[in-house]
Parts: sequence; C-alpha cells; structure tokens
Amino acid sequence: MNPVPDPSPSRARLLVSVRDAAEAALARDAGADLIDAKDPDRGALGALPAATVRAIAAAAGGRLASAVAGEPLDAAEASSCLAALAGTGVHYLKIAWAPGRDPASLSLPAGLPVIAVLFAEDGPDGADVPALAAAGFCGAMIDTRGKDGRRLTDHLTLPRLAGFAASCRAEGLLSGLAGSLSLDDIPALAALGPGYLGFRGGLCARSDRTSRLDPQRIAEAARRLAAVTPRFEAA
Ligand SMILES: O=C[C@H](O)COP(=O)(O)O
Repeated sequence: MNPVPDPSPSRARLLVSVRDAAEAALARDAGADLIDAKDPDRGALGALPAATVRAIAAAAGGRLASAVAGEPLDAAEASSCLAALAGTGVHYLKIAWAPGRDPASLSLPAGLPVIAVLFAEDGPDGADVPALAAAGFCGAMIDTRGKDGRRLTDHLTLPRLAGFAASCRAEGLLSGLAGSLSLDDIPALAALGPGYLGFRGGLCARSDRTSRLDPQRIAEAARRLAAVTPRFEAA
C-alpha cells in the first residue's frame, strides 16, 4: 500500500494543484505538502495525460503526489478513469463521486489509495462519509464544481464542514477541503481539523487558476497553515 497522509494530522497539510513538472518543482520548493496533478484548463477535476502525471510525480521529490482522474458519470466509468492513471507513480488518486452513487461496479486500483471528491454544490455532509468508507475510498474531500468565483464557504457553513471532517476522522478517512480558497480562509478552515486544504486559484497570479502559480503565495499558505492548531470536534 502506498503511503497516504495521516487522517488526523496535528495540522492541516497544504495541497497545491499543478499542471506540469515545472509547477510541481516550484510548489515543492515553496512548501507544499501534497503535490496534486490536475489540468486547471479543464474544470474542477480535469485529468492530465498519464505521461504528464508521471513527470509530476517524479518532480514532487520527497513530497506526496496525487492526481485527479476526472468526473465520471458512473462507477464503471470511474473504474476506467482510475485505471488510466494507475502506475504513474503518484501515491493516491482523486475522483469525483456523487453522494449516494452505487459503488457496485467500482473497481479501485490495487495498492493505490483513492480519495472521493464530493462537490459543494451537491450539499454533502458527514452523513455521506460512512458509505464512502464502505466503498473502499481512503479519503473524502469537498471541492467546488463551478469555478465561478464562489468559494467553498459560499456553499457550505463552517459547522457543516466541521461535521464532514469529524465524520472522516471517525471513519479513519483522510479529509480535504477546497474550492476557490484564499489565504484568508486558512485560519477558519484549518481549525476544523481536515487532513488538508486544497488550493489552485488562490495561489496563482491574480488569483486566476489558469495562470501561473505564485511561490510567495504558496509559502505564505504554508506559514499560515503551520500557525493553526485544529480543534478536533467529535462527529
Ligand atoms: O484540489 C484543489 C483544487 O485544485 C482547488 O482549485 P481552486 O483553488 O482553484 O478551486
């Protein structure tokens, strides 16, 4: 089994989505904990070609690397998307998963942990987590589907997000929160005790997720995360 981040770390980790190996090296050097391969030109969870993901995993050096595998319509398509990125050298994969979706025909790659990505627009909460654990996911995160300027907290309240993180801890799943987050979101969200906070746009020049990553913003995000002591509320 590949290593995955501790589901209940003493502080939330910093996940930075990158489009290529050069951005992976930049994010690694600026202080990202988790290097996430994603095509920001193709929506919330645009998958990159396997060769690009392989190069990103290599450039992540000692950091954990993940890759997004897309937004499949059902479990069978999810299985194909995941299989396409197995063997790229990342430590885990992330894939969109609708709450309540039947996992019967889901085939998870052997030895490669997978995180289910729920979209904030669908109103997920902690009650969705036990089914994800039962389906075999190693983690669960909430992101926004529409990159239209609305942030995660424009869709879901802090108590609801706290309940989601707590439910993940109770199920032994890694949890993540993302969705057009800015540096100023860090104190309130990191305090909820997620495994990681995920960023792209908020760490890019002009806060444009299709623009280049800004190493100073990444370093500042790492500093702010390190300063927050999470409150581990019960599920
Ligand atoms: O997994 C994290 C995402 O890449 C977040 O992207 P975003 O900050 O542009 O919404």
